[in-house]
Amino acid sequence: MDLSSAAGASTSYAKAVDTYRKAVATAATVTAYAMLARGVARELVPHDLRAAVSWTATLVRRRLGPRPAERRTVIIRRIDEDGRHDSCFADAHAYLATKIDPRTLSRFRLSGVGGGGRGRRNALSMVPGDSMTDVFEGVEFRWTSVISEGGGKISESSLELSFDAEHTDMALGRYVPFITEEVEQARRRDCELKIYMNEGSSWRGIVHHHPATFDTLAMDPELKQSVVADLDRFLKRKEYYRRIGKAWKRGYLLYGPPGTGKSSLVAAMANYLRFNLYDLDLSEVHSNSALQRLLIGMPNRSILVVEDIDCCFSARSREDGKERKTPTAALYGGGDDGDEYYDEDEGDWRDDFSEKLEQQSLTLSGLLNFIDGLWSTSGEERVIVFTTNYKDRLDAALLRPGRMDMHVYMGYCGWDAFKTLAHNYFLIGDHLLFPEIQELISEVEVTPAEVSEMLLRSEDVDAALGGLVEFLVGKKQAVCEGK
Ligand SMILES: Nc1ncnc2c1ncn2[C@@H]1O[C@H](COP(=O)(O)OP(=O)(O)OP(=O)(O)O)[C@@H](O)[C@H]1O
Repeated sequence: MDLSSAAGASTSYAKAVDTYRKAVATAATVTAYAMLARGVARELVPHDLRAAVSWTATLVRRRLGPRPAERRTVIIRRIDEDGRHDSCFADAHAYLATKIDPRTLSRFRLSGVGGGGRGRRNALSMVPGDSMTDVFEGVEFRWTSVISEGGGKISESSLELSFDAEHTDMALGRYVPFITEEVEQARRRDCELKIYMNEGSSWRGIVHHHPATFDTLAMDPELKQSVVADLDRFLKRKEYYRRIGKAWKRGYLLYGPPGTGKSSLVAAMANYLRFNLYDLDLSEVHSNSALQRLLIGMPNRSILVVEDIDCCFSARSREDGKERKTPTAALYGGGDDGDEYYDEDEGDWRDDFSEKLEQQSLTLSGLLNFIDGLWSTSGEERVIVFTTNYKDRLDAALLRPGRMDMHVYMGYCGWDAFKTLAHNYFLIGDHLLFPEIQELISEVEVTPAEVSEMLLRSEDVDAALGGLVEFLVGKKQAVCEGK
């Protein structure tokens, strides 16, 4: 041990003890004086004078110190004046259920909401008399659950929302609408989607449980991303569409060979947007007026789908012309003995009767005009999807710029698309056979539907991928042999 440093340490220790002793003595003296002064003041200064001094001090403190902020309170009643359930209350109640932190409240209510079946779930809410704080854009909003005796025996429950007066505009202009939107979105997420099909001039709906999502969809990643971004932009642009005076709707043309996922993409869009699907079978629609009735019967936030649009009009007209020729010919003044001629464009024999029938019946221009005209102004947030296997067969009117906002090519299975499918079916990101499959997929045209079918054949990943390799090799050989 170093003695000189030990001696130094003991000297500084003695100094510190001395300083401490002095400080304690000084503090004791000051406290004693303060108590003495207080006692003397109490004895000598009259009570009224002391009260006046204390009142003046409080006043000065209030004037000079930070003032407590002025508050505003909004009362939201469960039942309105007409005895109806108030939707603001329902929204606020549902919103607060998502905000309650059971760790911060000593008691809370637990109740079942959403009726029976799949929609039923449990929700937390405040017990009357309790409060909680929610923070929105950095501002605190205080919620209190209140129950009060109404005029009669029935007690009234309400929620009180209080905040600093300076945030009144924000509370009413942004916070309350934000709550409504949040709750609306949650309801949409929870509710079951439906797919409607046309029967005569009305729609019949069934629950739609298609599992396709953008995550499970096998397609070029960049294209997928651009479709999702387009849908997001569309959803956010209500004000924009209003400002530029355009109907709030968006059209997509999906084209590509059979089995490349056009229907799956439609289902993924419906699941993503939480919009119901309206699958329009044009072979069931016999006139423009019936079509108009159907389209007008579609609510907002829905997707209109017309599959194989290339087949709908020309083929239908020809079939109708043949089928109805004899029984209805008289009605139109035509008949079996009408002048027939060969139409090069249609590639079929036609007569005056078929021309007249087309004028009366459903036409592509009728559909397009109605979609762009009256229909588009009678609703909002609607998506129209046309699908086709043969884009080159489509009427020029449909391909005109501005008609369908986005043309999406659903092509043969590429490497990224294959990896999505492999992950969907086997939750794998790699495998010994992947390099071979990658090479084969770049050489042959195989649809995602074909790949899916091969992967479904076995639950054993090695067997399924082995089967796919065989299938791809077989396809390659067939191509080489010119089959
Ligand atoms: N891109 C894809 N991603 C995921 N699965 C797909 C894809 N394409 C096809 N499939 C699978 O193949 C089945 C048939 O595909 P889908 O009906 O979506 O193709 P399509 O292009 O609409 O065909 P069609 O033109 O014959 O109507 C789907 O149910 C799905 O299992």
